[in-house]
Amino acid sequence: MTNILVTGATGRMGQMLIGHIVAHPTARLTGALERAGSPRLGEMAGPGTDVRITDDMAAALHGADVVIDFTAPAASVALARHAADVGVAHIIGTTGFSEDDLAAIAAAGQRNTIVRAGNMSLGVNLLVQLTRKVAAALDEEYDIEVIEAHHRHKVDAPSGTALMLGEAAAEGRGVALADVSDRGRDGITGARERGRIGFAAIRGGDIIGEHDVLFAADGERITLRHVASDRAVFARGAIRAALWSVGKPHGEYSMIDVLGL
Ligand SMILES: NC(=O)C1=CN([C@@H]2O[C@H](COP(=O)(O)OP(=O)(O)OC[C@H]3O[C@@H](n4cnc5c(N)ncnc54)[C@H](OP(=O)(O)O)[C@@H]3O)[C@@H](O)[C@H]2O)C=CC1
Ligand SMILES: O=C(O)C1=N[C@H](C(=O)O)C[C@H](O)C1
Repeated sequence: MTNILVTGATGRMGQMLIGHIVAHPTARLTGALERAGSPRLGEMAGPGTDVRITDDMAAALHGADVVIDFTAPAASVALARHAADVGVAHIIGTTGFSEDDLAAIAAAGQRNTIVRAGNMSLGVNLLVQLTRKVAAALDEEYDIEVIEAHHRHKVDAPSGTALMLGEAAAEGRGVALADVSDRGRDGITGARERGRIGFAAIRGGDIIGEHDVLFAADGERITLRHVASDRAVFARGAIRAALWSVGKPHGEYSMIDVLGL
């Protein structure tokens, strides 16, 4: 059995994860962490478990092999340090990190096993690999645009997935994404520059997560698309990463490593 702590336990992903862990044959829910001041502290974490929601991070980490974390950037960075201190592997699904946040997580990954991915689904990670290949096969006659759509509650843009897809496209082209990225156009922008990778974000309703990578040239367009219609795809991926991480050498891994893609 792998002992799993879920942080962000009352969130959309936290609740999805708890349901899947409770039903899993080789995973055991040992803790459910929330931020201090959460009105849900002390409540049961979900149906089928007697684990209660706590804000005591040290106690929650004790007894866990791995913590799964879909929260917010500041919370994930703080937890990366604590989890490394006590040797609990850390699965990070949170998105919206700054460069400084990513550096702090990378530092924690030198003394802990971390899996971090802006999208834990099998489908998106396959799409990442396809995007790299298609971008490598096409020249700059093909303009690359990444278009994503999410629910009205999402706080970061572009999505973590869109950035993964943009990185893959840039790698395929042999360029650095930071040098070619166009984020959000408004007003008199001028004509599109060749070689740029554009991002566009839609927010509305209850859209779970949709991503298109468009390769647009004169006379033809190719679209690679992923649609998530159930958050279960992210939860299944995160639990797979958690089981995979136990006993792995220290380092920061991705879902491409976990899935062997
Ligand atoms: N990688 C992937 O596959 C996926 C990534 N995500 C990402 O996961 C993150 C969470 O998404 P989602 O579940 O929809 O968001 P929610 O807002 O529903 O959940 C976030 C949870 O984290 C809690 N939280 C905030 N700060 C802390 C803290 N310091 N300690 C413990 N818990 C904390 C929030 O509590 P409170 O509400 O009380 O503030 C809330 O319960 C986002 O960054 C999202 O982009 C989402 C889906 C898939
Ligand atoms: O916030 C979400 O909901 C999601 N976030 C991730 C992202 O930023 O890409 C993954 C998924 O699309 C859902």
